[in-house]
Amino acid sequence: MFIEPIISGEKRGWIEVICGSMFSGKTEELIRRLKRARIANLKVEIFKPALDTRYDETQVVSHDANAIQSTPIDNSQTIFLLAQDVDVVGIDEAQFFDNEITTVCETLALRGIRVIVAGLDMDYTGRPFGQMPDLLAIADFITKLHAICVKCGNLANFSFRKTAQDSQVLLGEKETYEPRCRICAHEK
Ligand SMILES: Nc1ncnc2c1ncn2[C@@H]1O[C@H](COP(=O)(O)OP(=O)(O)O)[C@@H](O)[C@H]1O
Ligand SMILES: Cc1cn([C@H]2C[C@H](O)[C@@H](COP(=O)(O)O)O2)c(=O)[nH]c1=O
Ligand SMILES: [Zn+2]
Repeated sequence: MFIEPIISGEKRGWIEVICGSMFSGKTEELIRRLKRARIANLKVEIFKPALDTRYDETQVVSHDANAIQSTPIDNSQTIFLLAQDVDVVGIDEAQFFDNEITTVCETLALRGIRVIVAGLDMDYTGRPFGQMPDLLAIADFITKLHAICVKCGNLANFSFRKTAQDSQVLLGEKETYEPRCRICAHEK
């Protein structure tokens, strides 16, 4: 389990990335860390891409219905406007953000902010998704989570698409995706 580093003296920022397949627990882990930051009386702001309206317009919601209030945004630079005087910034579904999200996270960390980013490391074809590889490269701390393969019960790190659509972005839940291990992801 991730334990928050205790850094005394000068306020220092850093970047944590939580990645993995769908249903691996990324959103639950993001919510857990953000709630603990609030318990520590830190000022927290949470952002998600406006396009992700699956469960709720404004809340970040896990597959198990854990939720936390967030601000949906279209452009990653908006975070600078809305995250002034904060201690912690949380970002969900980072794979959907524009290319500037990496620079935004880097700049926030340099300003002394703790940045916690959750996102899919791979798309349904197993290729790196959006800015996630760049975010992983600059992260101070990385947590890779696994779901359970629905075919064989082993650890799953692939998000298998059950439908024929081939666009990289296709919002969906269990009707469209299922977590699978490497071997089962390469079967039909
Ligand atoms: N095959 C599965 N493997 C693991 N968890 C699953 C699976 N199917 C459903 N879940 C549920 O999904 C929850 C994780 O949801 P969430 O945090 O939203 O994941 P993510 O953000 O990574 O998609 C788990 O706690 C579990 O209740
Ligand atoms: C694999 C894959 C997923 N998506 C979409 C499907 C969901 O709406 C989100 C992932 O949500 P989660 O919190 O990680 O469960 O991303 C996509 O658009 N393209 C893909 O290849
Ligand atoms: Zn499997």
